[in-house]
Amino acid sequence: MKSSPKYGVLMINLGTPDAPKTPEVRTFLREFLSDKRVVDLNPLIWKPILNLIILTIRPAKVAKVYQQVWMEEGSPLLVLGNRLKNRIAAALENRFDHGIPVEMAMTYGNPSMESAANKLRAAGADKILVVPMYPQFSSTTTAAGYDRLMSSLKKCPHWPALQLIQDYADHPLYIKALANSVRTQWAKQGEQRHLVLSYHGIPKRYVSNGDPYARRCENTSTLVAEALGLSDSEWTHVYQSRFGREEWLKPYADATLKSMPEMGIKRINVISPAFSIDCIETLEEVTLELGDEFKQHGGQAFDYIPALNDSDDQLALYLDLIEQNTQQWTQ
Ligand SMILES: C=CC1=C(C)c2cc3[nH]c(cc4nc(cc5[nH]c(cc1n2)c(C)c5CCC(=O)O)C(CCC(=O)O)=C4C)c(C)c3C=C
Ligand SMILES: [Fe+2]
Ligand SMILES: [Fe+2]
Repeated sequence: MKSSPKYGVLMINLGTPDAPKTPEVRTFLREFLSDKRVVDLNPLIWKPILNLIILTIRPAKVAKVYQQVWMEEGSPLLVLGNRLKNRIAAALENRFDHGIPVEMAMTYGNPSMESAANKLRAAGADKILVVPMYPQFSSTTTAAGYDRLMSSLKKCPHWPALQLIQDYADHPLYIKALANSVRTQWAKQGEQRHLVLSYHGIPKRYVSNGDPYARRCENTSTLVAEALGLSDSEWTHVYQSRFGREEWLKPYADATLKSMPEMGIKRINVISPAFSIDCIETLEEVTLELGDEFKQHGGQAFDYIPALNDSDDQLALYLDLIEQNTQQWTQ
């Protein structure tokens, strides 16, 4: 009898606290900020700073921010990510005779890589396609997720075949989806505004050491501007979410936005292409913090364009990524 192939899809994202409360945020930040992929400082220097300063002060502050954006069903990153996962699973339900099981796992916190990989194995998947929910590869995010996945399989006696997607920064459906979102926003507000593309930053040193993240972000911005037919003066590329004292990728979002009104750019839209799913960084840091700063410095209109989340365009993009990267399994 011909045995049918058993495929599975594992979508991976960063992670989020289990609750918007100080102890849960501390647990999440401890795990996240202890990863050498994220903070590569000498542990003899970093551990005391992390334990004595950051994990003492930051969790209570950040818990308040999570409370501002928390949804009835949980953290936006998890809730909106699950909605996308469910749409993808429904679309793949009729593939082969048994469908293709889909799980989402977080590098830090829950659902863990181990639990998601076990669920896929229990569903019979022996070939797993891993889809990073990070459009632009970075060692701090994508590679950190892959590290965790490999460690989670350490105890697995029968290793599944793995196919790892690097990123999709220049995928035509991703660029089209971002451009569509911008056009939809312009139509809704009845005006085209200066477009700010704001990416989560990383320390500049990581890029100097070979992390391709900045180049991949630039690829995305250039292609989106091209798709929208924007001239150089109609868009700006910046990095947000600086953390710690060392130099991060520039231009910095806050400094750039503060200086825009006096240069005559008073009405803007901000899109954050590095976030496939809205989360604390987009819903609070961009929408509220950057928006307030821009207005305090003379800005007249500021609107954030939501992440692609579980939109039809995002669904089409992920289905295409899955289709393209499993072709060799179905031939
Ligand atoms: C400490 C250094 C950090 C690096 C490097 C970094 C890179 C990076 N992060 C994302 C995506 C997300 N980051 C999120 C939250 C977040 N990020 C950092 C720090 C670094 N990120 C912290 C400390 C936090 C927690 C919040 C805070 O304390 O300010 C999230 C959201 C999680 C959520 O629950 O909503 C995402 C997503 C990318 C894409 C990236 C580099 C490419
Ligand atoms: Fe981050
Ligand atoms: Fe932040």
